[in-house]
Amino acid sequence: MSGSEGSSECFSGGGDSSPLPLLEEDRSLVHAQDYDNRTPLHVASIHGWIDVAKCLIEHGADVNAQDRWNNTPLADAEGAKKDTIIELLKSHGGLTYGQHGSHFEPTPVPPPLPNKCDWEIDPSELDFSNASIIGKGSFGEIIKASWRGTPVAVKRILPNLSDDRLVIQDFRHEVNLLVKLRHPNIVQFLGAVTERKPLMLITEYLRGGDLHQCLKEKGALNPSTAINFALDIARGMAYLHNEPNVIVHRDLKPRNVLIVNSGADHLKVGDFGLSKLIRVKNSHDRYKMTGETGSYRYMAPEVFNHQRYDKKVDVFSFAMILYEMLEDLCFGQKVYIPELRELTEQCWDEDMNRRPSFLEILKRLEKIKEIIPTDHHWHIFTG
Ligand SMILES: Nc1ncnc2c1ncn2[C@@H]1O[C@H](COP(=O)(O)OP(=O)(O)OP(=O)(O)O)[C@@H](O)[C@H]1O
Repeated sequence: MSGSEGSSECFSGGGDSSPLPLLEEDRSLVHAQDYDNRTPLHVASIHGWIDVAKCLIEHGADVNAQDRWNNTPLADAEGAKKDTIIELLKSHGGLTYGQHGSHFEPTPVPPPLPNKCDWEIDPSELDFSNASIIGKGSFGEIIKASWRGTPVAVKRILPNLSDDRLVIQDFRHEVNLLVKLRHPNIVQFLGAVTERKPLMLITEYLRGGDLHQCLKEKGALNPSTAINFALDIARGMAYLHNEPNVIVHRDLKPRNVLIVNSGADHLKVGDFGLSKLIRVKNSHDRYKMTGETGSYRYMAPEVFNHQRYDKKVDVFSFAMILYEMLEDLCFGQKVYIPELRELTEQCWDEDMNRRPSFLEILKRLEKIKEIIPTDHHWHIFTG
């Protein structure tokens, strides 16, 4: 989590707490933004915290700051029907949506508003009669079930993570974003149950199991499968990391990479955006909660050390997955592909600024794919 994101969390602790002591300590916090470009004033506006909003405006907050969806604080306040905040923001020149140059124009596609939840799934449409538990994660169980006749994976959120009104509001906001994502290499979100307990997230169900199981069962992958897998993950991650998305996964690991079906060598990245969903309550305990030491293996040092971090954390995790898939091919005694080894080592560079972006990784993997021999000719590189 970036430092600025942490600071907006300071404001989201509750409506009564004044940000004044924090602002006195560091006045620049008033301009803090999380990776969705949301400012403290956005947070205060959506929750209707009038005193906090007043204090932020007095300290120079940008009334028309726009988040990733071009929502201004006023758009948030209107969506959440916070009348006093609406008045306050308007009296300080607040506008509803994106500004282009000096004049105001509505954006062609309305940004998601918290009260527009067309992805809400009625739990009675979920059929658990032939359900089976397919996994357990730190957020709860994953159940294979059926939704309107389609096999789906249902993530049932643990009750203690969803008993807070603010957590649920953030959860809705995030689901609103996740359902709009669409890419062949990311697991498709279908909707969520947020109006009743337990909270549930519904995604497409993938038959092929996860990459962790696959590596455990098959052992080393052949070179072309390994490169294709790496390309699939990098494509999914490039989509998440680049405009207009800019989503940091933060928990990329082989268990979160799913295989489309047992015959196909097509992968999709899943479980993204979720660590953010419950960060409000569990910002520091996120990784302690998993109780699974395996997660640490993929975690960038800056996360582990609770330092400021950005999307390059995912590049580090990607390197660890690459290493696991390619260990014998580039790091073993017998076979050696210098380009792949170099790429992997750059991706896990201790200095996050030296790690390549996923777009660059993609380019380099494509080139490597061209130069590696087909499986048939692979033996010439061995021995
Ligand atoms: N959409 C899906 N289709 C098929 N299987 C899935 C799906 N989602 C998850 N699974 C299975 O359930 C397992 C656990 O999923 P989940 O992502 O919640 O847990 P995790 O990643 O191991 O833990 P954490 O949530 O702590 O990161 C996965 O490793 C995978 O095998």
